[in-house]
Amino acid sequence: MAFQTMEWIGATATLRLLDQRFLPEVVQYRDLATPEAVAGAIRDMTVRGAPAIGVSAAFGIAQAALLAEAAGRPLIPALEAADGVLRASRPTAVNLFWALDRMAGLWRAGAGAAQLLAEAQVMEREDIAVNEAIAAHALAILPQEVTFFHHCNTGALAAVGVGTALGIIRRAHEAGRKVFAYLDETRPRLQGAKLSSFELMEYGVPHAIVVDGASAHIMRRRRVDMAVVGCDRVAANGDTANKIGTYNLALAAQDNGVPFYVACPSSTIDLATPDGDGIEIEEREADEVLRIGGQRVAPEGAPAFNPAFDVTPNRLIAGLITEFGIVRPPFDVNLRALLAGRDGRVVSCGK
Ligand SMILES: CSC[C@H]1O[C@H](OP(=O)(O)O)[C@H](O)[C@@H]1O
Repeated sequence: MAFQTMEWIGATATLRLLDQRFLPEVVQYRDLATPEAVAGAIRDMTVRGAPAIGVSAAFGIAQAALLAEAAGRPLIPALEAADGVLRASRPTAVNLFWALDRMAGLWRAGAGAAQLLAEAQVMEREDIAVNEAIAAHALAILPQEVTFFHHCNTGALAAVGVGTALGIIRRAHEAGRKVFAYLDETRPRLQGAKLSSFELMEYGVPHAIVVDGASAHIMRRRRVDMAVVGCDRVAANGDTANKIGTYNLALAAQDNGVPFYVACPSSTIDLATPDGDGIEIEEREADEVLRIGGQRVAPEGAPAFNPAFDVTPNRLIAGLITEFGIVRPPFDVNLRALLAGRDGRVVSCGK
């Protein structure tokens, strides 16, 4: 059963999103007609994953312009309102702000709806190329037989293309490597158990779901060649924000001599944030911790604290796998060198 994370429906100027909140049991879509609805879908995690969030927001901006033009209303106030509501949807994934800044650069310069829609579609295509380039750079360092440890969901459900870290795992399998992946479940939203396994089942990639607390034991007792995760924001020194539990996994990997890699589209690199202490960590509703599948698992009235991300210090990271190549320490120097003069241009994935 094929699935598509997002699709622009030109006839109705709606953004069709796969509603990831009900996977894997139910594959259902939502057609969103306004930037406010797109912002709500980002906030409630209908769509999630740093790259997918950014592209969705770009389409939300295009929608604002289309609606204003159709109603004969001035563009700038409508776009400023849409930009504001989208920026407020989630705080940690820098791709959201990177995408909105890129769109704002156009509409503040007078771009109309057609140009804004075209730019959102360019970003959609770029993500596909970026994902393939990340996988290609990773493949160059992978052995013929490779066992991965993966956290959260970073595949096609988190992006427009094949995804980042899970895209590496998928493409390695499809390239003929003998691949096995341990997927931790990733409490509380279970992106690993629900979404990454859904994807790897679809692609036929051998894997096993494990509880979050099993990572150190597995890396100590069983073969794991590489831990690979996604990212939501990489600070200028290489400290990386990703789904809560990533830092724990990185510590377990270090303790067991397992190299820890971050699949990192350049749109996720935030040179304006010097280090991980400057990254805002989203705190979500306590109910996400207190309930599983709507069933309360904690005592009535019990409190919970639900940070949705954590920051992995750069000292635990072997490399950042970007579309331009693998960045190694010292990250502060090498990240700036990687981006110098590129102004975010995406590498082509052409033959
Ligand atoms: C392609 S990286 C996606 C990144 O986003 C996830 O967070 P969420 O599911 O809350 O959007 C997680 O941090 C992944 O690594």
